[in-house]
Amino acid sequence: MTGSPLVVVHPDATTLADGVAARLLTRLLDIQSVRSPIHVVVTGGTLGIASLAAVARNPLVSAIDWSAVHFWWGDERYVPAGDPDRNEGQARAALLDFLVSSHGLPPRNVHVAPCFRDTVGVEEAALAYGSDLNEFAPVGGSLPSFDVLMLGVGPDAHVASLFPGHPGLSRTGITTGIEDSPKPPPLRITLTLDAINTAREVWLIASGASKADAVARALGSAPVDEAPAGHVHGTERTLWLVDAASLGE
Ligand SMILES: O=C(O)[C@H](O)[C@@H](O)[C@H](O)[C@H](O)COP(=O)(O)O
Repeated sequence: MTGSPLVVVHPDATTLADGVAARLLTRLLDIQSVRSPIHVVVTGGTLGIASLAAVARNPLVSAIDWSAVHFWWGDERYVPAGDPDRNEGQARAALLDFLVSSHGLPPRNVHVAPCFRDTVGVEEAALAYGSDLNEFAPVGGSLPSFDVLMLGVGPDAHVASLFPGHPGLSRTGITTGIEDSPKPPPLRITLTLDAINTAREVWLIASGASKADAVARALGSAPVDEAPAGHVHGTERTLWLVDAASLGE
């Protein structure tokens, strides 16, 4: 990582979601002026989805060449296709369907993790998602070059599906299956910490007083087993995009 994380405070959750959206669109424009394609990793969770909905509302949405943008997920709930808990479905409803129908995002650029099938275990499904990621890796690499990787932060300081004190935290490789997630649903597929930390920019987003302890622990250098959120970082930049309440203000 280059330097300490930058903490950007917004007054409330709505402004924060709009700020994340504006920042993402501006970042995509900046990148598209120098390189292509772009790989963006989106997150589930309330604020993650609210931020995607804010992208759809932002007039800059029409300035991006969406045909050259790829979407991935940092984690996915391993539930059947169409289950309302699936991060994919929520992201499609908030933004991705609109980008496909009105802004030229090719459906093939939306790279989902597998849906639950009772013949496929969660670890096998996680490996299949890892293979998809691998196909978009530059020569010699194992993952796409993630330009922006967004992560919600849980009240226990988890990110993606990497929970405090959970064995998933120390797994190596690109992806792993989680069988007993403390946050429902229990079965999940997640990028590993190592995989997250290959991203150029990691953006952690948090809002509300219920996140204040988690944010304080993560920014206060608590060990990884207590605050996984404090142990993710971009190779170029790490941003904490938060509202005042999540800083205890
Ligand atoms: O699929 C998920 O559940 C997530 O990706 C998870 O890591 C989420 O981002 C955080 O738990 C924050 O979620 P909230 O914003 O809803 O608190």
